Amino acid sequence: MQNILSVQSLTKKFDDFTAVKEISFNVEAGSIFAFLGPNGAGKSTTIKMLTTVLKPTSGEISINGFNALKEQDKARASFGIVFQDSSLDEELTAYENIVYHAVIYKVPKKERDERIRKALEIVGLWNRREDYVKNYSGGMKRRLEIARALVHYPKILFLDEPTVGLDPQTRNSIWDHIKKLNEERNMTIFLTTHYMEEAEAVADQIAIIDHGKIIESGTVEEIKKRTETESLEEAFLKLTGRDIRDDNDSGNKVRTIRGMRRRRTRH
Ligand SMILES: Nc1ncnc2c1ncn2[C@@H]1O[C@H](COP(=O)(O)OP(=O)(O)OP(=O)(O)O)[C@@H](O)[C@H]1O
Repeated sequence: MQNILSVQSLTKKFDDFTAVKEISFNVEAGSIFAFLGPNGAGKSTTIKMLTTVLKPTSGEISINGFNALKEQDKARASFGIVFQDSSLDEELTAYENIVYHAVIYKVPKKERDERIRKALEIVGLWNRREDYVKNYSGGMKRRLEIARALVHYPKILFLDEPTVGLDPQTRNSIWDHIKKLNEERNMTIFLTTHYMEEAEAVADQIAIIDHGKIIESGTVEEIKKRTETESLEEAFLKLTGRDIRDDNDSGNKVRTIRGMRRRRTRH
């Protein structure tokens, strides 16, 4: 199988701190690749480098055959991105939000309507195209962001925590749409998530990152076999010494304690 994304010795330093350390991996065209790791492991820094938002300190990235560091425009035309934080305009309709994106990506005017219709149909929002985004639910907004990322016909879609903050039923619906995109359009998907059971259910290949390094990669079966565990969650725990959910919880606790301290000092 052909690799649509190839990463070699990718490193990012922030002053003396190395957030991503010489990571290398390949993503096959048409596959779903999940990038997993605890908070602060380096997932967002990596996805920002892959999508040309952040300049690597060293290393190579090839996307759809283009050097992402030297042929940025061509590399950018090859992918769509959905970041964690919504960047939709709430005061516009769903349709208007996508038109805006299509113009930025120079989608030919005569093709625009047809492409927007197809993108909205695949996420089940065509009938709601005239609604204002401010009236959309969280799940609908995420689906709209996915549709928007498709309108310039990318070969690969980057999704940073696509289901974070959504209820379980809505998360399932988002995964259904992602799987449909992958199966029906042969779209390559690169995603980060901390929902282990969801990664286990959808991903063809997995890479686990901790402290900026890839500590394990392969199919779910390969990882379970090598770590002698029964689930990805168990494998993750064994490899990192941490439960990904505990990690998030402890993050919340730290924030709460800090918030209390701040309140106390004010008095
Ligand atoms: N601009 C920056 N300057 C300094 N340090 C940074 C910067 N961006 C990220 N870091 C640090 O790099 C490390 C990796 O951060 P990153 O956001 O990539 O982690 P992550 O795996 O995406 O975590 P999360 O799930 O919390 O988003 C963290 O220790 C973070 O504090």
